[in-house]
Amino acid sequence: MKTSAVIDQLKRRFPNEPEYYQAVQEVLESIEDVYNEHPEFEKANLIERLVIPDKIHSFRVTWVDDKGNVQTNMGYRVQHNNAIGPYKGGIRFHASVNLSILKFLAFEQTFKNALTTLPMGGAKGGSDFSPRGKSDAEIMRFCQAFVEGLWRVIGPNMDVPAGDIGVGGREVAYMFGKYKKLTGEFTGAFTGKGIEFGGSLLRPEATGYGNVYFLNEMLKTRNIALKGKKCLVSGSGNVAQYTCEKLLQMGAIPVTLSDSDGYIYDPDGIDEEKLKYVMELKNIYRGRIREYAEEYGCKYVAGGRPWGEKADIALPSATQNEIDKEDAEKLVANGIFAVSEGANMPSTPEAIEVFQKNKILYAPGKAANAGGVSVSGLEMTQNSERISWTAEQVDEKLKWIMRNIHENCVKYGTENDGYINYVKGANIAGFMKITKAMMAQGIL
Ligand SMILES: NC(=O)C1=CN([C@@H]2O[C@H](COP(=O)(O)OP(=O)(O)OC[C@H]3O[C@@H](n4cnc5c(N)ncnc54)[C@H](OP(=O)(O)O)[C@@H]3O)[C@@H](O)[C@H]2O)C=CC1
Ligand SMILES: O=C(O)CCC(=O)C(=O)O
Repeated sequence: MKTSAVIDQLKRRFPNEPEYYQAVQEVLESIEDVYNEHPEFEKANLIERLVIPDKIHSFRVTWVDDKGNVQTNMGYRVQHNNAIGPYKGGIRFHASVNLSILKFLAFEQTFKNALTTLPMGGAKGGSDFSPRGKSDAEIMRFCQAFVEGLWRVIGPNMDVPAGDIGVGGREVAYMFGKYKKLTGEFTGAFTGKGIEFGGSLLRPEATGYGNVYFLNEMLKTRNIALKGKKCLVSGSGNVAQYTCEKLLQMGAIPVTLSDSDGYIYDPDGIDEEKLKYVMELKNIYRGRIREYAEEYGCKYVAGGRPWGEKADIALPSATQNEIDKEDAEKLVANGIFAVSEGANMPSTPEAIEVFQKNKILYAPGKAANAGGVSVSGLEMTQNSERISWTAEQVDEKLKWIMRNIHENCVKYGTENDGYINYVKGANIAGFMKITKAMMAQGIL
């Protein structure tokens, strides 16, 4: 297998899907040597079967806005691979959603889920619907219409969606309600549900908390304490909020947050009280991060990203490709020594090269942000057993899973000079598990 040849072929067969090629290329470059040691993989055409999704569902979503206008959006579910468990992954509602983005996310999810130690395959779905500025009633009608297109291809043993950008507890609840009505069954067909109807404690917190647990494991390899370190966080949604919360609990100092309009820099640190303000602003009033700067009198940079500010650690938690080569160079020049990704694929390949050349502790999203889907997996277990674990029980399991992912990255990613290449480690560890399962199950 030669990565460049596989990518050329994908470009011919599936034109105009740059994010998908980017995600596939990163993985194939990591696994090329290991793969080529196994002629039986090539004989089974494993690579094509691993990179091309099992199934892609697409459907029109028709809904009525508050003015009575009939609107349409596109809905999708990319079911990438179910070799190790039912398809599993979030739903994204954002104007930018297209098949390239969902195929990259579903591919990444397959590897991420393999790292969690839990039996989950990989999938991702979503719509080009933008929740921005929509009323609660419009969100509900959209979610219900979306599930009308989706419900036949999901289920607790088939495919279990959850949240992602633009989809939080409110949207999952509306989708779950509609699914329940259409099927007449109360099953764990979604995760990220409310606590009152089968959700797991700590699922909202899990991605951000898990990322900080992973970061802490990375820091331990260099005997660095998290306490007192200044952190650049991007985004201001679910992942960013709970990343800040855990950083504060562990004595670190988050100094930035952002949204798609710009970023704030608070040199005094975003403390518990200010974080509470952000949570209300974003989760209840659905406001803009600019309002934080107005409230606390700090710097706001319209249209900017926080990567030029001075700090010790960066935790990108907004979206894909939000750190390019120039941003990475600024981060390194400013003395950043660790980057732990809460978002999926937030660093471009050129940015990753800068981090690795400079021996930065760099964790790719598929390892560092796996805490979210891990607690989703724990929610599935609780639903199957019809029990609920305490927050302490879930947190213990989350910590154990993040430590285990870190150990696997060290095992497969440590280079001759001792540098831990977490990209290589995560990709090879995930690949080994999925491949074993695919080979055992025959040609499908
Ligand atoms: N939720 C989860 O459990 C998990 C999420 N992730 C990943 O974490 C990231 C954040 O997700 P989550 O916090 O759940 O989503 P939210 O919708 O809660 O928050 C997303 C945040 O990112 C900002 N953002 C979105 N798109 C862009 C863009 N194109 N440019 C700049 N800022 C943008 C949003 O700003 P605005 O409000 O202006 O749109 C918002 O602040 C995503 O990459 C997601 O895939 C990974 C693992 C699990
Ligand atoms: O909880 C889940 O199923 C999916 C979370 C997610 O979308 C992700 O890990 O990127």
